[in-house]
Amino acid sequence: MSTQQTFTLAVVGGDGIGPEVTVEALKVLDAVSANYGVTFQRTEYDLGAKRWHATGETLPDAELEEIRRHDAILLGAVGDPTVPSGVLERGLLLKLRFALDHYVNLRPSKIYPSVGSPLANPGEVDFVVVREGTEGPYVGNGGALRVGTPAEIATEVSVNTAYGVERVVRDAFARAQARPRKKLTLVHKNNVLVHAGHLWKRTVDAVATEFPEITVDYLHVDAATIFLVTDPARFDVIVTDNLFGDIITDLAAAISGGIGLAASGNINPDKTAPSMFEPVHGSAPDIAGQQKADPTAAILSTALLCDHLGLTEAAAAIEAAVTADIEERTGAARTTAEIGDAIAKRAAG
Ligand SMILES: NC(=O)C1=CN([C@@H]2O[C@H](COP(=O)(O)OP(=O)(O)OC[C@H]3O[C@@H](n4cnc5c(N)ncnc54)[C@H](O)[C@@H]3O)[C@@H](O)[C@H]2O)C=CC1
Ligand SMILES: CC(C)CC(=O)C(=O)O
Ligand SMILES: [Mg+2]
Repeated sequence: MSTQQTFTLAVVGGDGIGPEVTVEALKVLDAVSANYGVTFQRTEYDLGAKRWHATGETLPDAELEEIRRHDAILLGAVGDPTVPSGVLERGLLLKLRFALDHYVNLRPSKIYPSVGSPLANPGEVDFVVVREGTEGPYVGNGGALRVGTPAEIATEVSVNTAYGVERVVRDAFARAQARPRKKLTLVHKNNVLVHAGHLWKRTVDAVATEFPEITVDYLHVDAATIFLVTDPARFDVIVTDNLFGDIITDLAAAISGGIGLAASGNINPDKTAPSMFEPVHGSAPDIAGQQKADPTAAILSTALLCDHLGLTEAAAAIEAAVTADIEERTGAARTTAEIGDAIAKRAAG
């Protein structure tokens, strides 16, 4: 039992199933933290589609600065069909990731014992994708000319800086070094995207000289999607850019138990701002408000949150509660709250 500790937590439930799964994640976090002498002082932020419709605001700077003063952030999901695509994703979610310098988007994938995979024989799947979180094609560097005409031209230019690539590659090597298999795979498309791709490859090759124990591999992203399905056990740490990382982590989720289990952390490794934890999935408008969402991804995101704050025992307790719950899943439908209650009960011990 550790000594009493208090952390401040900013909570952004967001849109669709975001608030539903966040409630369950907080249930579990509360159940576990009580056992480890930890208190999370929570502040909820009303951000997302409802707020945008009411005020036109996505994330006002004053609220961003308030959020910045917390120890960590828990986010549900952002995006709603009643809001033009991109407004909330860029104006709220990416604004948080960029402003808080979440340059490591950490997305672990493993197949839990007894969980179903669509793959016949997936083998031992336990890898982590280190996705760059602040650069690439997501920075908004582009525009459109002659919109709506047959002569329209749209650009979305990927930005990759030596500084940005090196820091995320270093983080990925350090993570590989701390794992038993000590393997790092760079995923890119340097046979076509020669400017960005060569910067990534040169950076990996240079940093590799400082990590002689790490086996380094390279895959073009298209081939990586093949191996994620045919031989996912070959992966240990994958480092990749913002767009490729976004895409391959949905695939990684699909092969390892489904999107409802995939957790993530938007990490600021330098701790100059709070890190943010969220499920990999989006707001799932097709099932929102129906208690059909699996809250496990949000719950596992709180394990990543605890780990980041140094609460390793609490993180392990959440993981253990989830593993036990998954092992007993029979396939019978449970509501979002029923899953949250069951995991919280186990987590409370
Ligand atoms: N981090 C975020 O906040 C993200 C936001 N989005 C936004 O979410 C909205 C919907 O995007 P989609 O492309 O449909 O992706 P999505 O991840 O929301 O949904 C894809 C499919 O997975 C299912 N699904 C997702 N989470 C689930 C869960 N916990 N349990 C059971 N089923 C689940 C959905 O029902 C849907 O059929 C869009 O506005 C998009 O921009 C998308 C991805 C990430
Ligand atoms: C809406 C996107 C920016 C978020 C996303 O799909 C992701 O981070 O996986
Ligand atoms: Mg995504």
